[in-house]
Amino acid sequence: MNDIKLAVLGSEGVGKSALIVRFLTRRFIGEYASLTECIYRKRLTLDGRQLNVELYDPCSQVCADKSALSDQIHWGDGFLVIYDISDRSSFQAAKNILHLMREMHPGASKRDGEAAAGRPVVLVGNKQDLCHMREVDHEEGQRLAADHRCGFLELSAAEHSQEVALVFSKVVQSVCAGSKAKERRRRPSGSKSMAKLINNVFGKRRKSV
Ligand SMILES: Nc1nc2c(ncn2[C@@H]2O[C@H](COP(=O)(O)OP(=O)(O)OP(=O)(O)O)[C@@H](O)[C@H]2O)c(=O)[nH]1
Repeated sequence: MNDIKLAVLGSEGVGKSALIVRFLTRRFIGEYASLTECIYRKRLTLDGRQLNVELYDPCSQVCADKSALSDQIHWGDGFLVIYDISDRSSFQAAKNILHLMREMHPGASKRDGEAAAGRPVVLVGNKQDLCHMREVDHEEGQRLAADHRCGFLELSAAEHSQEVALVFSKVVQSVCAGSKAKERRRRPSGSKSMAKLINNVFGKRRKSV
């Protein structure tokens, strides 16, 4: 898989655009137009592979609308679900998004970091620089992520350029690893299929002797 779609979800003003722009340009830009949804594109080289990454940045209305949100969950190969540590209502919104992912794909949360139908999800508590105004404890974030078997970290789009790059790269890496594992599961290995063939031919004959 060389084309990877990442959706960045979360309620209004949690810093979705700030995180995406930080990842794309390494810069933090204070204000963004938020009335339109956007898809950004980036070429990435990961473990020697060229990847085309599409990043979906919804406008706030999309994240509030359940059917639009469902479309995004279908669309993405991997997800970052963002809340603002200084805004409890944004944490509740992140919870609702994770619940919806689980509702849409019940039984998918079997492997760590794969909450939505085997697709990687990381819960991100943004605006860590505002910890003096914190409304959501680190442990609450951790617990929610554990409940949904997704990754978790707190960071600040405003202050942590490296961490932001790392979390996006990690989701991309997990998507690649997941798609490789799926391919392996789909295609039986050469020796196994040869063994099956031999068994079909000779196994049956032996039975009739
Ligand atoms: N202090 C601080 N402010 C941040 C951080 N990240 C984003 N912001 C600010 O939070 C506000 C909202 O950021 P956006 O990136 O527009 O948030 P959004 O989630 O894309 O918002 P919508 O498009 O309305 O859904 C802006 O004023 C940003 O400057 C951060 O890490 N720390």
